[in-house]
Amino acid sequence: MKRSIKQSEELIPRGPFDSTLHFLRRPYDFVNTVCSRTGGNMFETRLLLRRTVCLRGEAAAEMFYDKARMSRDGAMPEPVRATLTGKGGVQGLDGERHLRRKEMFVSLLTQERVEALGEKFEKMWLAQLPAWTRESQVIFYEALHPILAEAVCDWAGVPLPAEERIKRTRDLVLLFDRAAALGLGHFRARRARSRSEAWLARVIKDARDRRLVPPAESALAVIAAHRDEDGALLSPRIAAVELLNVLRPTVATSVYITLLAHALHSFPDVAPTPASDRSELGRFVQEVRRFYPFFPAVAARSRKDFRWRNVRFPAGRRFLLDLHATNTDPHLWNEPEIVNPDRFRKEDFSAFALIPQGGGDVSKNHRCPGETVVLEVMERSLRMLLCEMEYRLPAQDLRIDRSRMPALPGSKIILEDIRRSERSLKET
Ligand code: HEM
Repeated sequence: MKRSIKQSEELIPRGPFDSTLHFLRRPYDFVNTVCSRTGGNMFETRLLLRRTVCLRGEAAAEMFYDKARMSRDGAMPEPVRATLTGKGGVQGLDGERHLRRKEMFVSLLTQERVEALGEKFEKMWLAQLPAWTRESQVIFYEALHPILAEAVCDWAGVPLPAEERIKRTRDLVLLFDRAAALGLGHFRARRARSRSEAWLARVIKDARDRRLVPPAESALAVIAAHRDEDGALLSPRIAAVELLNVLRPTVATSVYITLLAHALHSFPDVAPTPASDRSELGRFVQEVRRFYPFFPAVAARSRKDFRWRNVRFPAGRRFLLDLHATNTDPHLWNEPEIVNPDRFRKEDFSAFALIPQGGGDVSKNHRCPGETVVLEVMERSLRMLLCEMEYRLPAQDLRIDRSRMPALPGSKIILEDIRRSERSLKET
């Protein structure tokens, strides 16, 4: 028996001994680079010295999301949990505990509530537009942060007093923008998490003690009242982690909106126009989510020995599924390197093919519950850029920096000569 395990383990090609630095330098290209050297869609290496099987592709994604095989408990590396996701939240839960916590997120994000968030976001963008028209230049990525932070806090029932707006927004941005930075940047993200959790733990206590009465359907009210399967309320710190799981990624949608503006400028032949209908806008949004890198990979740990593709894996092995490599896998996508929104005229993609926000079934597995929010906010942003404002992109660095996580154009999209569009002024 032992012999067969050894033999089958030898079927996995070995990558470099420890790939932490290689991964951090080229997070979106690392798995593809090693796979093209070793052949196939799977290899083993070490990340932060821990043995890790790296995977890409639809079949690998399906295997990765099999809950009988995989656990999430402690799977993400500590630096990610200390900044981006926090500790004790839904991302690291398994089984019944995960399902119950996940249900809470899904219940917060009904179609009606998602539209309400989209409306707030659009209103705040329009309110900000006159200030942009007075600036000689606006760095679009940075200008989106206060709009998204104010919209999502208001929607979630979280008070954001004027004197705290700048620092709370800056901390929310540090959590996703500097989580993967090396040195001081990463340290700043850790500090931002401590401050943000302390702030929101106080807000949770205020809601429980009725010093604050948020609307019943708001994220704050629902998370403050949530009970795990043992009947206990979440501790204020864990409730704060879950509230941050709503606020932080909504502000992170600024990355996708910046990439939308990049795509509009870079691929005019396939970009929608002010006359485009909703389904055309939707296809462009999907293609941007497929084509551009954002969240590089997700991690899990095998809960038992199992065999897959003739390879036997031991319990406790870490697995890393490359999301971007799957979204651009030539076995799945025709000419994946070409921006072609029309590929989304076909509607029967499996739940493991387009996975920029994870794969599988959202209510049963760890797939992101915020996809509807992202689609809503991106579609509205596209309409704003096409129909509500006019602007120019001056000469700037438009190259996507793939060594950065999240990847962004070098200049983060500089806009000039911003004006309210004539057409929209006539309509109002
Ligand atoms: C900004 C764009 C976003 C990206 C790229 C993104 C990406 C992801 C990814 C890759 C995962 C992990 C999936 C897995 O572990 O299998 C995830 C999980 C999650 N996301 Fe998002 N997300 C985004 C926006 C949002 C929004 C707007 C929300 C909430 C309003 C949200 C809430 C969550 C939560 C709560 C989880 C944990 C789910 C679980 O473990 O069951 N995300 N997201």
